[in-house]
Amino acid sequence: MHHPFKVGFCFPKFLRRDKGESGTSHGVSVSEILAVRELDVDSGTKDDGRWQKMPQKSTEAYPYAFTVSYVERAWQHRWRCSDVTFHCLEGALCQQWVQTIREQLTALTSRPKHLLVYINPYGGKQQGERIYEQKVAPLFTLASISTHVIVTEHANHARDHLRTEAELKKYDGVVCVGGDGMFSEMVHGLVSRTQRDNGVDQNSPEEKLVPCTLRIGIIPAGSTDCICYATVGINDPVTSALHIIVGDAQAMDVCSVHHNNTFLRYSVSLLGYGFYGDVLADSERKRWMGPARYDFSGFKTFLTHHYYEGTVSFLPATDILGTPRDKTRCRAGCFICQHNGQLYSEDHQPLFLLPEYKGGWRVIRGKFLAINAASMSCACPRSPKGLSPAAHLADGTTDLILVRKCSRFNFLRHLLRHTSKYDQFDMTFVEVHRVRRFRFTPRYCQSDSELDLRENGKKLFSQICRDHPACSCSPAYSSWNCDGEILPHAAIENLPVGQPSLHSSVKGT
Ligand SMILES: Nc1ncnc2c1ncn2[C@@H]1O[C@H](COP(=O)(O)OP(=O)(O)OP(=O)(O)O)[C@@H](O)[C@H]1O
Ligand SMILES: CCCCCCCCCCCCC/C=C/[C@@H](O)[C@H](CO)NC(C)=O
Ligand SMILES: [Ca+2]
Repeated sequence: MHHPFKVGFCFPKFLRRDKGESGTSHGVSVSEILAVRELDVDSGTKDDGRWQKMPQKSTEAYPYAFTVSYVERAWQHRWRCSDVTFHCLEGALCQQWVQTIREQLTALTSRPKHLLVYINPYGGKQQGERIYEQKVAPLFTLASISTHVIVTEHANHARDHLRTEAELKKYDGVVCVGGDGMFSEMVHGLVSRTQRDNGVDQNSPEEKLVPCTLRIGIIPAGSTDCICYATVGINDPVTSALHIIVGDAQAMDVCSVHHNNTFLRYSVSLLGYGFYGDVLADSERKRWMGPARYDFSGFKTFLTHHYYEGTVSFLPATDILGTPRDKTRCRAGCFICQHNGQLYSEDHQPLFLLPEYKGGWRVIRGKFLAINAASMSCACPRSPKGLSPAAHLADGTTDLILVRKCSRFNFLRHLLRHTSKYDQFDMTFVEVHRVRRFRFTPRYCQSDSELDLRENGKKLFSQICRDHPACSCSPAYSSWNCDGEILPHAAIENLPVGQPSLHSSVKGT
């Protein structure tokens, strides 16, 4: 686009060119400007593929010009980088515009200047490196962001590097190129390092976490990309890169998962036992299939139709606004997150966090096809509304969904409702509770030797079935799917840790 401009059309927040000879006007918010470059009109344009050659007539009338690259909103939450070129008569005036815009951009302190980037070359369709080089790196360069890029060499490489080696002071943020598993590695690396540096014991469920100062960006290149999709609204690498560049941030609830007062893992999206645990356990053996492994294992797990007996205890979140059946959806600047988040503020210690708090726990025993704890909607391309469409990103609560034993047909109806406008909770065998924390104990306790077997990857199915007096076809235990990782224990306690403001935020969401 080409627009002549005259002095006097600069508004506090907008660079604007009033209607002129070309008959067009253009407004760009400074907060959405990515870069500005002077255009060398005489020698033609610097043709880097995005700069356009000016028409001859316009060149004669306005020999000086500059190009502004800015964020343009496209379809379905997508963002794209667009250019607009402004022309003028005087070189000095042109330079003044460029300098002023650069000064305004420098004044935007929330924008990152130095980023540490981890690429998982094996996530999703194994396109992480290509996606970064072709779609993301050019945008970071355009926005004058310097990067240190590490292509991971093994699982937990990024986590361990962040936890022990990375010189975090040099960076304004860390970015992962991969899926939910890579994001989880970032969370574990950063949160663990911050707690260790501040002497916080992660094993203590009651201890408040110290906030991480660095934010995490995700460039989606995984199989589910649920964290990216649920926070940005789409899993699109360019969109995420642009959110990162403009310095967008979104706080997220982080839950910690414990077994016998020992810390197991953090969770930010789904903790699923039964169906989603079994899908993950089966799909891990089929990583070579790429994202299709989830469809294959999902179908297989659906056919097996296993249910699991156990006791779920939970502390309902009674002091908050909102319910899991709300029609409203959590968006950036969500009022409910702001309101409920204040309940966690420094000077307000919620009653339920006090060690002496005993009341309010509810206990449900039963046979469950699935126990899902969604700390956010868990929306993803397979289910654009997610496991719990009304869940909030940063309200300090989790939606606990209990799917009791039912027929295969009814379970299929429930699953299919995740992909349609119909309410997946409006079924007699499904209940959903917004909770502060919960515990699960399987009916049949696991011995240490059984756990050893599980950890060694040996199949317990037949042994457990023999030992399982109630049933000859369903195994006694499922696995917990914790943001796409298998937990080694079936008995767990889960609780949100710290205030939303304390949680690592996600840049690029
Ligand atoms: N270089 C590597 N080699 C092998 N595994 C790796 C490497 N780097 C990271 N990983 C591991 O790969 C696992 C999967 O990665 P990632 O989450 O990026 O993709 P995905 O599982 O396909 O996607 P999603 O989690 O969205 O379903 C993670 O648990 C991560 O720890
Ligand atoms: C037989 C038809 C079934 C259709 C069911 C569609 C429901 C899809 C809901 C998917 C929710 C995914 C939640 C996200 C979990 C991630 O943490 C994890 C790691 O990426 N992914 C999976 C698949 O476990
Ligand atoms: Ca939440």
